[in-house]
Amino acid sequence: MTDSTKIRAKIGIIGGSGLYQMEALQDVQEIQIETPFGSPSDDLIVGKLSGAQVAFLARHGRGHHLMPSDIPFRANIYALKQLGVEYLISASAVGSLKAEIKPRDLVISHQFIDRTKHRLSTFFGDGIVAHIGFGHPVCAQLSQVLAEAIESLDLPDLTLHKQGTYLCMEGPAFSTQAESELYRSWGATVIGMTNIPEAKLAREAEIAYASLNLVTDYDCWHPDHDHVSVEMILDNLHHNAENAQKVIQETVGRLHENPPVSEAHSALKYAIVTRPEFMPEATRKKLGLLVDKYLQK
Ligand SMILES: CSC[C@H]1O[C@H](OP(=O)(O)O)[C@H](O)[C@@H]1O
Ligand SMILES: Nc1ncnc2[nH]cnc12
Repeated sequence: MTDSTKIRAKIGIIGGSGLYQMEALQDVQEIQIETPFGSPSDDLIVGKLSGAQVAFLARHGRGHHLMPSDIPFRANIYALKQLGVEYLISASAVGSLKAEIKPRDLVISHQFIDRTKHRLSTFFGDGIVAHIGFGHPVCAQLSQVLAEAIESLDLPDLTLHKQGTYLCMEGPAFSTQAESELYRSWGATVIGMTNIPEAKLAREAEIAYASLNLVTDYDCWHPDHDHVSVEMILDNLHHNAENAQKVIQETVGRLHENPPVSEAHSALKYAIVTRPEFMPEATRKKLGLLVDKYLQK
């Protein structure tokens, strides 16, 4: 284990189901980080990838022991912020809600619908109030870098959908057929259980966020396909794992060479409502990493 205080990484990667490590990472250090919001899902793995210093975190833990509702999303994002992460690539397995989006395709989601019920999706409260803008919930520039990286790789048999609406459900049970049809009628593209808290917290932490979705199934609405199961998801992820690693590696290289300007990096500028003299000292201290830059004269 390494002392975390000196280690920095500008690019973060969160790996979801089936993506528990980055194989090409070099000079790897495993870091145990504590945050004011508790411990993250696992140790952070920091190392060099495509010339950049990156921090990798397995969202469910490396042994996949955390259910979506039990993932410490606040600690995860705060820990990445503590390391200096400014760009975050989040990889997730998703079900498809549209016929033309097939298992093993990739989707870069640009919108979300929140159907979660038991998640803590804000750092604020305890006397400090902030309302971030979330109309465009991902960073368009980072998503563009991701799309260009995928296209440049020209991977055989890989179809990319550059936009999509990710419906985030609570889980852990998969949807009923009636729910799946309802989400289709809402125009949702893919379904998963993890991206909403992450995207909101990343925005509050002024980290640019992009959502890379690996399609694994047709959920339970498609008349010609079996209903989703963990076996089906893992089988398709297994086939896509190599592509996912290559895509992330290429994206990191491009980000390192040419880090884009992102509105996410100033998301809190006009979001904090509480007057500084009314802020409880303990909360201000807890949120210092996020708010201090806007409170100091
Ligand atoms: C293992 S099947 C369901 C599980 O897979 C997805 O995880 P992630 O978003 O972390 O890739 C989905 O959201 C569920 O958590
Ligand atoms: N059909 C589905 N529903 C929810 N999360 C998923 N992750 C992968 N496939 C899924």
